[in-house]
Amino acid sequence: MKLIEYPDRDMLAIDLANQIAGELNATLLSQDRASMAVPGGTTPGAVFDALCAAPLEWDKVTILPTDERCVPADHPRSNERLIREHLLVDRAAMAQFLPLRIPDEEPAGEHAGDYVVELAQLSAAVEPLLPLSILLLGMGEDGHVASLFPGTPGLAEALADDAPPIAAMAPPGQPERRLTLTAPVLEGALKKHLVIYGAQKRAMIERAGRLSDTEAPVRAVFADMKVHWAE
Ligand SMILES: O=C(O)[C@H](O)[C@@H](O)[C@H](O)[C@H](O)COP(=O)(O)O
Repeated sequence: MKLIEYPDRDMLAIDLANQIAGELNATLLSQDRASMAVPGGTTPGAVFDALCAAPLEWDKVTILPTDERCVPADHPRSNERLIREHLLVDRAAMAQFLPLRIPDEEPAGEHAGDYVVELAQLSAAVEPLLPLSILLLGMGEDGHVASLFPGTPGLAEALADDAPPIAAMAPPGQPERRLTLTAPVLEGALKKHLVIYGAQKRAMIERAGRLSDTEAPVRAVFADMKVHWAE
């Protein structure tokens, strides 16, 4: 993990967008396609606003959320909505998008509430995109990344090396269920960026080294990750 400090959030957003655009371009010099997972939440909007105008072959890029709240795609809390409004516009409107969605209705029968079939289908859709060319993450003050929250039932399974690409989680205290890319997908990304603002999140990054992965899931992606920080 390497921490990079920026004078302010605007400079961070522009600089990080340039770095990611450069990495996507470099990927497309040696590969036909590139894949990029991006977070929701309040932090990445300005990075998306800068990145969407980058001159690159966006039609060769597939974008997916790192995680999704189980709400309708036009809901204010939908990560898909944020990505569609701020990233899949301008030049980046040419990119492909893979939504993480499960039906609003719970499945019937033996697997009621488990979404076994839907999760397997989503995992199968994600697999051809791996390893991710680029991973952009946000982080909560509790050390969660994507929807890998401390204290969630099933967290250890989603952090395990043999986890399927997608897991459903019900993080305590969150208003809705979540879908998330699991640790091996995040960890395996070829370029990893974490963007955080403020003293609390920086303190968590510094403390995370002394915690376990289940206490601070961000640790699961520490290897070769660039942490971009501004006050
Ligand atoms: O949909 C989400 O909630 C995320 O992808 C999540 O992991 C987010 O990145 C952190 O919660 C930080 O959120 P903020 O940027 O809003 O602090």
